[in-house]
Amino acid sequence: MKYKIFVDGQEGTTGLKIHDYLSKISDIEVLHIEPEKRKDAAARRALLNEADVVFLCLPDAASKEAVSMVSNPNTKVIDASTAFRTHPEWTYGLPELHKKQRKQIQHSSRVAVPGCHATGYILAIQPLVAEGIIAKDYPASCYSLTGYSGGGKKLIAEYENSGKEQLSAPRPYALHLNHKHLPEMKFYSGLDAAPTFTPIVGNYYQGDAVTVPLSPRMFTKKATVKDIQELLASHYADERFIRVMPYDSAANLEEGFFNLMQCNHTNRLDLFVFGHEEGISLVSRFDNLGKGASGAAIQNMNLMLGFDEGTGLE
Ligand SMILES: NC(=O)C1=CN([C@@H]2O[C@H](COP(=O)(O)OP(=O)(O)OC[C@H]3O[C@@H](n4cnc5c(N)ncnc54)[C@H](OP(=O)(O)O)[C@@H]3O)[C@@H](O)[C@H]2O)C=CC1
Ligand SMILES: CC(=O)N[C@@H](CCC(=O)OP(=O)(O)O)C(=O)O
Repeated sequence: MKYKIFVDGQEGTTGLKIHDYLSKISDIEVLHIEPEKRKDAAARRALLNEADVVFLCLPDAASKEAVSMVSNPNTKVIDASTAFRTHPEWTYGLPELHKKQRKQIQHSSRVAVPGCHATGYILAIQPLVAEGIIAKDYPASCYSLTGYSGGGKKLIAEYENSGKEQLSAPRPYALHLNHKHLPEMKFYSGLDAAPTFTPIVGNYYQGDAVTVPLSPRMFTKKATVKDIQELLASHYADERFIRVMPYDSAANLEEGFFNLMQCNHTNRLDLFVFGHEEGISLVSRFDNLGKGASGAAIQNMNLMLGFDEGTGLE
């Protein structure tokens, strides 16, 4: 029997990318909605309940509506929106979060895919909190450089068609410290508070680099920059989609510059540790449409259906 898969939001940015991945996977049947019926509640309801797995690639309100339409107890839901990421009845779809998370995803029928910035932040800082190097009341900060595809169809159209001169320069946003990823960043980092977080969108399609600056003098356990790299390398040693880069390798930079596009078109996240005894920068590099969204969604489907975790992703 082939598993039936339906993507609600099939013509959006994450929906299209999920379809690309699905096209590489056998043993599944992809259900399609007629384009003119893609917002028709009855047509969506029928497919949402026919499918074994549903991907929701919709704005938050439409995701909530879709979930309320699912009455088939066998339908598993993977939601890409922000709607359920800290909901107690949903599982956070970050298998690398800690030892129990992968199993929880395997047995869950409601999985929320993490936000892109949150993925980079949590995977960098959480192991250091868990090891007691950073205390729970550490005043963390973070910034993220992202491509404009992270903003979906509307932002893509603005960047590609509006001709506005100011779009050629990087643009910080969410400066009122109200970004929609803050609740999940707080909840899954292990820290008591969300970081002071500034995302910055650039004039390029895809690629993300999340930087977390750390002050070693505020660590609760003494650790050098090399200790931090070794801790992260050993923490993620068995993770096929996370690569902790060697400390101080010339290959980490290209003529002194960081290339944040190196993970594009992959589901990989590369984690770097830069710095010295006075300051450390953790940098997570990934594709906002890969490990930051659609790749992560497929990784979760693979776990939920008992497929090899890398099916369609490598
Ligand atoms: N882009 C990214 O990198 C990431 C996005 N996300 C999240 O994934 C979700 C989808 O984002 P993204 O793909 O970027 O967004 P897009 O705007 O590119 O696509 C959203 C799609 O949903 C459709 N849609 C809107 N309302 C409804 C409805 N009521 N019924 C059916 N379809 C509807 C839209 O239709 P129409 O074509 O008519 O506009 C559009 O095709 C969002 O919640 C976003 O926050 C998560 C991680 C990363
Ligand atoms: C450039 C841009 O606007 N990016 C989006 C992040 C996209 C993403 O990860 O996530 P969601 O699932 O939370 O939409 C933003 O910062 O809101």
